[in-house]
Amino acid sequence: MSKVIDGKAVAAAVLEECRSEVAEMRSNGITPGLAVVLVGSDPASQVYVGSKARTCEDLGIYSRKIELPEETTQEELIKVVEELNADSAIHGILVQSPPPKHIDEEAVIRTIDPRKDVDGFHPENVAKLALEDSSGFVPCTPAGCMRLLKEADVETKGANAVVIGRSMIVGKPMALLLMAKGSDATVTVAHSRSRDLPGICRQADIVIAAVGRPEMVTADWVKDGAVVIDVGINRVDDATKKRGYRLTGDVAYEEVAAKCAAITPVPGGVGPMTIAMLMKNTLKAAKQLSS
Ligand SMILES: Nc1nc(=O)c2c([nH]1)NC[C@@H]1CN(c3ccc(C(=O)N[C@@H](CCC(=O)O)C(=O)O)cc3)C=[N+]21
Repeated sequence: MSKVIDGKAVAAAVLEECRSEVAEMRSNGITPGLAVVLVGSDPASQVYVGSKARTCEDLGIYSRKIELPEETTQEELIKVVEELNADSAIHGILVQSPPPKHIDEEAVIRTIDPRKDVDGFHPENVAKLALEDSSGFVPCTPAGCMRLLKEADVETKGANAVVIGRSMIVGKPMALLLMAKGSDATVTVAHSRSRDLPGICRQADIVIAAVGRPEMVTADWVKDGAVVIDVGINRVDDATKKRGYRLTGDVAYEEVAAKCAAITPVPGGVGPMTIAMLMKNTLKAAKQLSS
């Protein structure tokens, strides 16, 4: 028997917190502003960017969508970022990942003003996370996963947490958050080169699947009663669907759900939380920049 952790509902609650904060800030003459920069026309990226802009508008956050052609050079992109750094109407800057291959993403991220880095990807914010300095920005997806664990009343203290995936966007910050004081989990970070991934995963009280491989985590990888957070958002061809694809996570949902204590679905799990935490970070940036 397992419990579905409803990310959409938790995200909606987070967004309502944001809505009242925005109203409060606006009554004090500050309208939070978020700029989302998209280079190229990857269809999945366009969906995410559109949904970020819509959420901003719904909450009363000023949003600016900057869509640049695939051929944009790194220098041109950096110039756009520098203009946003200097723009007082913009408190948060997000450059949609991944950019086209000819662009050095790290170099672009380093030019974002760390006080406006609502993704939490700038080295200064990465350092603050590692130092447990709460003045920085925590990457939105792992922050959303932590909030889901909290809302589902999952005890992290002393738990064995296995993070599958070591990306700078999810796996690594997720591990730091889980092991931080207050969360106090025992953390293992596994990845594609790990020996006996299924065996490592079976030790977990909490599994965070963030590898980007559709349905890789199967029931035999998961201990009875574990909590499973599925970060994967994979588009899999499906001719029976009108869009021609379906979304699936990194977890084989049905079989894992049958034996775990709680699980996040895809869609409707971590994805909506990522956007909700982005809004939270944007409000934090606006507050810090205006104080
Ligand atoms: N600089 C940067 N920051 C990001 O935060 C960032 C990024 N780049 N690049 C791509 C990933 C992916 N991402 C998602 C956000 C929301 C959903 C989401 O809302 N998903 C819905 C379904 C959406 C659909 O139907 O496709 C759900 O899971 O229920 C998914 C994925 C943010 N990302």
